[in-house]
Parts: sequence; structure tokens; C-alpha cells
Amino acid sequence: MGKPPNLYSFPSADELAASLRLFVLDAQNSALERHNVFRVGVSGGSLPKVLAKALLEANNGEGEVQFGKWEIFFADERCVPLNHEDSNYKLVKEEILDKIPAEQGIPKVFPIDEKYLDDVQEMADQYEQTLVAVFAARDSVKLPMFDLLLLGCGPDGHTCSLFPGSPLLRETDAWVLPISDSPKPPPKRITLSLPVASHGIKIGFVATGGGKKDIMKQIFDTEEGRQLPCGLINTFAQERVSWFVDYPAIEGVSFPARRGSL
Ligand SMILES: O=C1O[C@H](COP(=O)(O)O)[C@@H](O)[C@H](O)[C@H]1O
Repeated sequence: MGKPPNLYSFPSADELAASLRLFVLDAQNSALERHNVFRVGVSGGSLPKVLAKALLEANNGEGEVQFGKWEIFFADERCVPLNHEDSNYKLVKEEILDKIPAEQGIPKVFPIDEKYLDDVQEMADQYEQTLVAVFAARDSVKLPMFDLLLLGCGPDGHTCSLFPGSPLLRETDAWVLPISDSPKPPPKRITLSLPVASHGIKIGFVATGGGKKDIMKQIFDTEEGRQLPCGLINTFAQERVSWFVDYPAIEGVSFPARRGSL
């Protein structure tokens, strides 16, 4: 039995962002030592705004974000055009990519291919092929291993586009899965499968605001919460998982949180 996930809590978004920055830098530097590239899977929702603060504003001189060596993938994506309001790519682009100072380099970004917007299965298959091309063929590695996965937690405990009770949670083979009836709009999406989402070298969750406190209590303090998608990643990835939360998001949570430090 490994160690439990790390739960770090902060009084303010600024303090959370500063620690998240250190966490990302640490993952980046280890990855660059290993293979001179940093492969990151990012989510949409509330995450990109916090991540932008961490990467672009919270610089205390403790290390450089080397965006030129980043490869950015999407932990999940909505099957909409890349310039659509619901697109996770658009969100990440506007919050982060468009604001990177030129001297920090240009990341290589892997958005979905808009050609397949009408066919979610084809979209998922094509995105999986993108991962195969980067992470090695499926017959040589069982699962792609991201250097870092940065995930959100929905108020129902979903993460990526893996929703509570979904049969997709039982998938053991595919790397990327299609969804045509997401309970949260828009209905058509693709998502990393649970085995891939649990397989990152490091996995960082960000959850902020009082709207998350009920689900955080379930995930960390109850048996049924451990069966929710976020809870399953905690169980499978254990100490490879670190949660970055603000105090309102963990009000009433009994699981021990480390306050204000990494
Ligand atoms: O639909 C989605 O929701 C989750 C959670 O979003 P949040 O706004 O509650 O943080 C997000 O992580 C995912 O990428 C997105 O597609």
C-alpha cells in the first residue's frame, strides 16, 4: 500500500498559484533531465485561469518556465470548433498560450483535429493516434505516461470528461474515449481514459471555492467518494497525486491538509 495523495491548502489564490508554480517547475525540471521535453496534459474549466497565474504571474525568481520545451495535450476536449466558447483549447490559448513572453519560447500544442467534429469515435481515435505518435506505439507501451497531468474536479466529482457512474470508467484498453451524451454540456467530447489519467508521473488537481467543499468532503472522507472519478485517481495514483485547494474548497474536510506549503 502506497502513501495517500497530498492535499495542500492555501488561504488565497495567490499563495496557491505560487505553490502550484513550484510543483509544475519541479515536474518540468525532472522531465527535462529525463528526456529534454516536458509533456503535459491540461484540463479546461476553472484550471487554466489558476494555471496562468502560476505560470505567468507568480514568478519569485525560483526557476524558469521553459515553454519552448513543453508539449501540451488536452486531458479532455469538447467536440466544438477550436474558436468556440466551449473549447478547452480556446480557454488555454486565451489564458496562457497567447500571453507567454517571446523569450520563454513557444510550446508545441496538440489540439483536436476539427475535421472529425461530427464523429466523436473518430475524434477519439485520431487523438489517440496523436498520443501514439508522441509516446510510442501501443504495442510497445501499454499506456502513455505524461510528465504531468493538470486536472480539475467538477462539483459532481468528475475529472477530464470522466463522469460519475459512466461505463467509460471501466475502460482498460483505449487511451482516449468518445462521449456523445455528457451530463454537462456540450454533450460531445473526448477524454483521456481513467488508466491514462491515473498514469502521469505527477498529477496535480486544482479545486477552488466553496462550491467544491461538498464534493471534496465526499472524495476525501467517504467510501462512496473514493468511487468517483477524482477519488479513483487518488486511489490508483496515490502519492503521485497532489491537490492544490483554497480554504473554502476544503471547509469541513477531515482528511489532513498541509496548510500553505508544498
Ligand atoms: O467540463 C469540464 O469540467 C471539468 C471541471 O471543471 P471546473 O470548472 O469545475 O474546474 C474540467 O476539468 C474539464 O476539463 C472540463 O471539460
